[in-house]
Amino acid sequence: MSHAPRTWQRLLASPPLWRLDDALETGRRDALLDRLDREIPWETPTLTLYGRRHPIPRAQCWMGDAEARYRYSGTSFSPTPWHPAVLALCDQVTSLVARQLPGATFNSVLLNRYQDGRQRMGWHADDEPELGPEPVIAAVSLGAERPLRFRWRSRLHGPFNVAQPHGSLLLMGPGVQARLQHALLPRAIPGLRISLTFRHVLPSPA
Ligand SMILES: O=C(O)CCC(=O)C(=O)O
Ligand SMILES: [Fe+2]
Repeated sequence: MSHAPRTWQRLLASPPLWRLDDALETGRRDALLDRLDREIPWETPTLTLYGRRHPIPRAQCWMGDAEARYRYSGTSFSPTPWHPAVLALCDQVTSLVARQLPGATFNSVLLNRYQDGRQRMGWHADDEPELGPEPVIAAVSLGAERPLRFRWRSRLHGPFNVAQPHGSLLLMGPGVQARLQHALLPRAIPGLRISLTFRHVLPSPA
């Protein structure tokens, strides 16, 4: 059977937001979801908010090159070493992204695991200083299809949803983190979802 060419869809012109459906083929995306579910060292850290401790409403894992250190509550952490399947996916994502943003590279990834529609991620932008002034973030979605909600910081335009089908790749280009925030809101959608948000962390002193 022949495959239609995979093409990036432009969701926003400025700042640039694109999605590539079917970045991963059917068998591969199902196998990857299953494998990552079983083999990633998932953690559910606890955050303290107004003096009360809450486990985050999802599981996560930071992974990447040893130099891609990140800061969290005043401490610098090294990521978990690459899982071979995630490293292979990073290479594939890099070559797919190169069609839109030549030269963009990734040295780390945040993996998020949402058990069901109740698990979530609140409003934020991926604008930590170690990501540099104009981060490029490429997000692979596996499993249950849940929309990513965006809102403009200026509030001049209304919020909007971006669908994230199983096996799709969402590309947030330069300016997206500065001008918008995003969230994975709770939804009555059953089923496991795993996302992988590839980033480039600038090396920093340990
Ligand atoms: O799971 C998602 O789709 C969102 C993940 C996200 O925003 C992040 O990892 O920064
Ligand atoms: Fe994010």
